[in-house]
Amino acid sequence: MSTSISSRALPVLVAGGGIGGVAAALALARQGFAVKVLEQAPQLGEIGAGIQLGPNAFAAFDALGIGELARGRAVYTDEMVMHDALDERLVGRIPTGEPFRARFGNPYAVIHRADIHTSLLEGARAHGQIETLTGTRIEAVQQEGDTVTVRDQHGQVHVGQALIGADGVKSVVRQQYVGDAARVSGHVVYRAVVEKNDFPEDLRWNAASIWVGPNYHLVHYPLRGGEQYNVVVTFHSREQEEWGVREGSRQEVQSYYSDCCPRARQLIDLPKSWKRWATADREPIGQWSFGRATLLGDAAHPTLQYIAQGACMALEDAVTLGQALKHCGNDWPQALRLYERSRIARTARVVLSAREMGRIFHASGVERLVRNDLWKGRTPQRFYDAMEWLYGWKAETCLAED
Ligand SMILES: Cc1cc2nc3c(=O)[nH]c(=O)nc-3n(C[C@H](O)[C@H](O)[C@H](O)COP(=O)(O)OP(=O)(O)OC[C@H]3O[C@@H](n4cnc5c(N)ncnc54)[C@H](O)[C@@H]3O)c2cc1C
Ligand SMILES: NC(=O)C1=CN([C@@H]2O[C@H](COP(=O)(O)OP(=O)(O)OC[C@H]3O[C@@H](n4cnc5c(N)ncnc54)[C@H](O)[C@@H]3O)[C@@H](O)[C@H]2O)C=CC1
Ligand SMILES: O=C(O)c1cccc(O)c1
Repeated sequence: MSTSISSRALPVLVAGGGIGGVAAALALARQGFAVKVLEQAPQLGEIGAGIQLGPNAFAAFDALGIGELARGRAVYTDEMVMHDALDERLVGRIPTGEPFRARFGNPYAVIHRADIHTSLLEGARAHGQIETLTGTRIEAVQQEGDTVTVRDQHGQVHVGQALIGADGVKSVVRQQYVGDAARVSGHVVYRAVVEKNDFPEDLRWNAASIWVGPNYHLVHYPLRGGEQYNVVVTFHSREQEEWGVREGSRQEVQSYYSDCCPRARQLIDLPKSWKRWATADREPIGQWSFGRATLLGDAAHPTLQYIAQGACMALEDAVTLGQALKHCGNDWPQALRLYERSRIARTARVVLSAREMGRIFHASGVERLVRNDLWKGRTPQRFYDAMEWLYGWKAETCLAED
């Protein structure tokens, strides 16, 4: 073990208390480390929206010891279903019931973000070795010997034996060590959660549902036992976008969906308030560990949402980090190299596949016709085979081979 006595007494610093940061804190606590989570927001929490969880997320929850907590709060969908938003035609349907669960050993589910964040926090707090500081935005990182020091916006310093940069798409840790630019997609997302009684009866499907149209798509699925529905609409913006969130307007959303079929158009008339996100990803990079600092979650591999895997990847990252430390006897530089080696190609595949899936969703003209024929006559078995690389992830085999 290369960690000196003095450094070993220090906590591990985690920048960011989102899903990735809290999952990392839990993985580290399970490996015996004291952890200090530094979160810029005044409170720990998640935005009011849903999230889809593939079977790989449940494999990660189990490895983090919160499988039952997370399972209790999820809604188990019967299928993923895709319709053409112009003519309502069914494009693809993938059953996610019993045969899917049997194939991947875990379910497909949808859940409120706050519920998954709470489950992770409950798991983390049960370990009693996790300190969380809110209102603490890290601004600079310095490494010396086997310590890492970060300075926050108040000028206070926090010293740790290592730093996990889980500080999201606009990561300060990544900016300091990599310095690359985010790739603003020009796609804008509006999200809202709608009460069941306000949600159209003819769309109350127990499914991860998507309507795909020229330069836009719409997503909806149930949350919280079907008492609420998550609505997400995405379009290519006419404006020059910058990554970030602000209040939106119904008029803006409506202006992008004039050719959308009436059934799917109901979705954009529902929400009383809309929040508007301009999304971004980054080009995958071949190194994200630097001495005793590393990146995790969106800080390491921000991705567009089109295969619904960003948070799932952050959960896998956290498990893999814990396993790498165990494998390397808590030797930080060695463990961080193993961690990134185990994660880089897989997460890059997610980033690139999501871009490609976005293109397929948003196809127009003849490309739309090709898209609508892509999955004709596909058996569930063939879909499951195509999904194996993604949903077949297991904690037991998550480390790269030597
Ligand atoms: C529209 C949309 C739909 C999505 N749907 C899905 C889905 O269905 N399934 C899925 O798996 N994923 C989905 N994702 C992706 C998922 O939301 C993200 O990948 C995931 O939330 C990333 O978690 P994170 O903890 O890495 O980053 P974040 O959630 O961004 O958390 C970073 C945290 O760090 C804090 N922070 C930032 N800078 C600093 C700093 N300097 N100092 C201290 N704290 C800081 C922030 O306040 C924040 O709390 C979707 C994303 C979008 C945009
Ligand atoms: N949500 C829904 O209702 C439906 C979703 N699907 C999606 O389709 C997938 C299954 O379809 P397949 O064609 O068998 O899947 P696949 O994973 O083999 O590829 C999907 C498409 O994306 C392309 N692609 C994938 N990864 C890429 C990458 N990294 N770079 C460039 N191109 C890439 C493929 O060439 C293909 O055209 C499922 O995983 C599912 O996500 C399909 C039907 C319905
Ligand atoms: O919010 C989601 O779950 C989601 C998943 C895929 C595409 C999309 O636009 C949104």
